[in-house]
Amino acid sequence: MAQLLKQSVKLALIQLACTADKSHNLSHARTKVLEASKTGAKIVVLPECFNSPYGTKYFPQYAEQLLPSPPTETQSPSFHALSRLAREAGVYLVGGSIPEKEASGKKLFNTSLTFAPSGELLASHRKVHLFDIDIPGKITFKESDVLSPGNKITLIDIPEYGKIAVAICYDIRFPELATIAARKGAFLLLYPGAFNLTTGALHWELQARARAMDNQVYVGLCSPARDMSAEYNAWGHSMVVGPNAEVLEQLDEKEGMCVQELKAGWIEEVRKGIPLYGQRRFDVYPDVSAGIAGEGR
Ligand SMILES: O=C(O)CCC(=O)C(=O)O
Repeated sequence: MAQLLKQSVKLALIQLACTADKSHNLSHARTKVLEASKTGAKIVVLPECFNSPYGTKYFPQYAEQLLPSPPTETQSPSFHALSRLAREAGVYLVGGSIPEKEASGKKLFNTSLTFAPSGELLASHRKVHLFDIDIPGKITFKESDVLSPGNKITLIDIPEYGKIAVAICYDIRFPELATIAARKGAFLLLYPGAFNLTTGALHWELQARARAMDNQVYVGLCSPARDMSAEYNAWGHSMVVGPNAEVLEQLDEKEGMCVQELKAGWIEEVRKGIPLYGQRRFDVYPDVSAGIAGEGR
């Protein structure tokens, strides 16, 4: 059987220190992505909402129009900055996420754009599961006050390496999405995400390792660095997990970068040892991936 990851590849997750200044965030991201590419990383990831503060009141103000694609530079400076940067760095760039506004201006989304080293847009993912939680005395957040959800699973075929899946933050809590992507052949699940001090401590690492363990694939979570002067305090702790649920690298809360080589053949080795893939009982329960098309754009 063909290997899911066709050749070993270096993955870089950039835990960026993000500010309220969009153009500063874009130029800072450029510096860090170029730094990542110098390590030999070929897939580079930025955090959720890397160029705006994270908060419902900020989304309308920072949102950019992405459709029809490609947008003009005025409609989306971030689209063009990321496309140019992927080309300049010569990497597949998963551009974290940015607030997106529909052309009509009525709907807003939390959207991740992935560019090829040519600068071409490969895929966009609109966060499918909106972050609406209420833990009394700890954290209340309601993305659905201003955002609309996306409605597809995003799988991206990278010719040299294989398929990756991109989803955003709260999406990780819904294992179906990960399982469907893995059953469609993804070797890597990437989640730009910004957990907080409450749920980060509880579930960030557990979610990453659980998705890797359930699906026997690589998982990468990329957070903004923590800023205690901001209204929303991100957990940080960006991490790369292997298909045995082993933590290959985890940052602390400060700005930094995880760079890890994902090894061709390792997923198959793990699956040979614990052969879940041939042991599923679709005569007892349904295959969640049946009939679902994962698509890029
Ligand atoms: O799931 C969580 O605990 C945090 C989710 C989140 O911060 C987000 O979706 O942006």
